[in-house]
Amino acid sequence: MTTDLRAGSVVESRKEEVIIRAQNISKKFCRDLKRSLFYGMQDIASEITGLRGERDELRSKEFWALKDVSFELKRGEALGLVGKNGSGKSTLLRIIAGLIKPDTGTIEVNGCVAPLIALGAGFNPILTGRENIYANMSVLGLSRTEIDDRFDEVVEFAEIGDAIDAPVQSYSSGMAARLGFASAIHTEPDIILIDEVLAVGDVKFKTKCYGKLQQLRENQTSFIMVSHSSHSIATVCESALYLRAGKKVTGGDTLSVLNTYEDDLFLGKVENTLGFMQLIEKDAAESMGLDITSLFFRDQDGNVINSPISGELCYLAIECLVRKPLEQVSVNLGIRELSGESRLLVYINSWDDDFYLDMAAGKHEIRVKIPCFGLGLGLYDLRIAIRQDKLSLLDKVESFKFAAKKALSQSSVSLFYQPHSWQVISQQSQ
Ligand SMILES: Nc1ncnc2c1ncn2[C@@H]1O[C@H](COP(=O)(O)OP(=O)(O)OP(=O)(O)O)[C@@H](O)[C@H]1O
Repeated sequence: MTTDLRAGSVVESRKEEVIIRAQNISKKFCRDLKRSLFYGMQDIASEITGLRGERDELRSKEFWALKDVSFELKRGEALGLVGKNGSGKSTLLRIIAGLIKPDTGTIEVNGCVAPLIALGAGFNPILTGRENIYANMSVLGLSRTEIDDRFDEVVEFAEIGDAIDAPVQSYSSGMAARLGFASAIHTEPDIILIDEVLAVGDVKFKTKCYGKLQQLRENQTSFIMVSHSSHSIATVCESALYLRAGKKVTGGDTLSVLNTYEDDLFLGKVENTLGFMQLIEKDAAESMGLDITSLFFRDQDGNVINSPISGELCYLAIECLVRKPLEQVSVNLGIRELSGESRLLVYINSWDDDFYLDMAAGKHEIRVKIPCFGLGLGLYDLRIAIRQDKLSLLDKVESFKFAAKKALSQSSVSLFYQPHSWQVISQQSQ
């Protein structure tokens, strides 16, 4: 009994152990290569002579890639780093990995770090996969016998088969990432730094990696993970840090950090320029008989809105000018995601619904009623075409960009809103 309690308290106290403590870290870079080399020499000289100059001031052409960033990571915790391109995420990881030094501030790392920072995680391209495993794992602190013992497991996890004896330069980026990931996790480090390396693997391998990460977490390994996929961050990390232009915007609970980040990303300054499209009036000679004049959304009360809200009723309004009476008019529209792979997410075709419009000459608003807008928070691109008799094109709009918002109560991480309701069915005891 006593022993159990002690073991429990040791685990508890290890959980509370701060494994990384970063205090007011700043790092500056210079965009001009010549100047950058000169500053580098200057810094080395002042370090050697002990006359270290003011490092918290910018010299000509320098900028802060990171400025006054502080955070703590406890043993067994996973922290997600989010921010737009160039916001300083990789710079922070490189500082934690000890690859570069901060200009100001302090960083304390209490454990062995496995950095999966670049694709191939520091592999030498002319060495084979086998040679690289030995080189890589010994840099991460394993003896030759320990590597011998784990070698087969690494190769099996990486699933690269015979390619293990081919030079790494002949590997695809996915293969290099697999081998990097496999060798890093088999060193059983205290902290793993993951910089988008999982983005290149295929779905099956990714799933396997997430499973392995979960297992390592149960064994108290800590992670810092950079990803542009909110979904990956939300799956792996319980806390997150949002960087903007090198500064910490917010940190803490993953979902609330992702909320702030995604609101900035998708609905920031562009909000008012999206969601309403007015088209230039056509000459009668160019017209095929129907001209789309504007596109926008309405809420359930008919008010014009810039952004449909995920999970709520809205109407897509298509204003058009009909120049002559038309029969058998059909509308089709597709919505693609603007970020990522630009996949077609929604396709609606009025003739699939067996719905055709007969329209008199004049101005009209065609409304597509969407009882529950299904797409999640994000930026989308809508393409629409109006035809007569299914075939002859009357008019089309190639790209109407809009942002979808989410209701306050919704989680930020889902791609779609699934309408649902809850029930409890009580079982009668026999
Ligand atoms: N060695 C360097 N010399 C000069 N500038 C650099 C250097 N390394 C990074 N930078 C700059 O510092 C800023 C932060 O870069 P960093 O790679 O940390 O951003 P990031 O958030 O990881 O971006 P991404 O999401 O695109 O990977 C960028 O403006 C980048 O151009």
